[in-house]
Amino acid sequence: MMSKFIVRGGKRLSGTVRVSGAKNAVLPILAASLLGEEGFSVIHDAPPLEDVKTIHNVLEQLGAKVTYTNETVRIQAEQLSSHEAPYEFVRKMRASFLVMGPLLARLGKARISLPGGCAIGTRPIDQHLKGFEAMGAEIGLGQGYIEATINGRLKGAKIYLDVASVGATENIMMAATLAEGTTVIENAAREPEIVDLANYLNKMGAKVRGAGTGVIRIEGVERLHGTEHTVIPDRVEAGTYMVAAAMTGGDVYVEGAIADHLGPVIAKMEEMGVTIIPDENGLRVIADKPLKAVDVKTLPYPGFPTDMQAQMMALLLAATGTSVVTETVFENRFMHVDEFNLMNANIKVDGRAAIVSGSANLIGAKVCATDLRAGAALICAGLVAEGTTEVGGTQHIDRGYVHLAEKLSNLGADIWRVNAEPAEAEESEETELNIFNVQPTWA
Ligand SMILES: CC(=O)N[C@H]1[C@@H](OP(=O)(O)OP(=O)(O)OC[C@H]2O[C@@H](n3ccc(=O)[nH]c3=O)[C@H](O)[C@@H]2O)O[C@H](CO)[C@@H](O)[C@@H]1O
Ligand SMILES: C=C(OP(=O)(O)O)C(=O)O
Repeated sequence: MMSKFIVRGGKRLSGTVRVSGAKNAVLPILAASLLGEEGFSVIHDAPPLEDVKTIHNVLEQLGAKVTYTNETVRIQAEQLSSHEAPYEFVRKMRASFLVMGPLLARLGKARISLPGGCAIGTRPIDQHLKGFEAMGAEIGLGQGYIEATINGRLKGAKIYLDVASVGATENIMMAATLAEGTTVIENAAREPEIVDLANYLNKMGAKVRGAGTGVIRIEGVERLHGTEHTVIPDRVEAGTYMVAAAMTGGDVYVEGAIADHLGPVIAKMEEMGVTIIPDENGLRVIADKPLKAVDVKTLPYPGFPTDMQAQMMALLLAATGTSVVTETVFENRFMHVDEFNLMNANIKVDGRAAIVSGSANLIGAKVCATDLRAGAALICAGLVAEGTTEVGGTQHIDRGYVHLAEKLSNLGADIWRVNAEPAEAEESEETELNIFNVQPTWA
């Protein structure tokens, strides 16, 4: 028996839920810590997630000294002993590829396992590599690894991204901090996580300007040092609880949510008839009217986030009327549709669009999380389905949601988690180890 979440539908959510630090901000920030040649970094609000554990392992494998206690990571990267991120890590989490820029900048070489595709699409890395090449790196491919080397120092360059890739913008931005001269990234991604990374880099002594706009300028410096930083709250986690609240006709305060980062999610939910009241510490979601169908199209920030598409689709199932959801960021991010349909939903996919029939009479079923957000969306659907929903594929959900069942239970949901039976738990002991309570060994 594998782990699964069990949800019994029909409970209205109310109360307060606190948002954790952003997964997609902490991962590049931890990778960027490799750039610190002097001192150490202290990163607060690093969420206890599987992905954080993976990047922790990657950094240690590269020779950094890392400890994690009470959602705070301390990293000392004065001496690096390896330039290789092996398959076992990159396989678990594509974002491991984000160490490539820092390694090239620090050591002049990097050898990273090819990330490959995943359930949501092929996900090429050509834009990352194009950036490194423009900065003088030689890129080779061998035995499933990408190898990049540079003779001397990386050189500042003008790089136009064909797609406003979040990962490519971050990887190039990190590499450019230690390059000779100025790098300009055009058609840069503008996500809040990029701004958080730039703020962190600047505190380390970098000169990054324009993060959050389509043009980022990085003036290279000689060296960077460790610093202290608090990660921004997770806008996707916040959005997921907003959806969960609205689905159940609830009244929930999402503490820590930054309304500015959630513009399109708030706009679409308001269009559906949900009341959202932001204040300086978070936002309140009140759903006391019937929900209306709306069309949604995912786009790079500040458009509607692809990481909220599946959850939004769950919400549209509860609306009156037919909605069209168009996915433009990833070519294959509709794996949740078949699972929703197992729950008696009526959704049809036509290319990049999904036609969602509202007023669904959802019925609990055994379903599987095909990726992280699909998992969250299925749990949202389970909150209003008749009877019991069992959501498997918890390893995907654990990558990105801190204490999901506990947080939803505290809001009144009837949800719990069933873990692997002892024999299986023993087999997977290594991955089950809790690194999150280790005491600092070198502070
Ligand atoms: C760890 C992290 O932050 N993950 C987020 C990041 O992923 P990630 O950084 O991988 O996503 P990208 O922004 O790079 O990808 C966006 C699109 O660009 C394409 N592409 C990307 C790079 C490249 O070199 N060539 C190329 O064609 C991808 O296939 C995809 O279709 O942004 C995505 C888009 O908001 C989110 O869904 C992920 O949650
Ligand atoms: C797609 C996601 O993450 P990743 O890029 O790490 O796969 C996500 O956070 O929804």
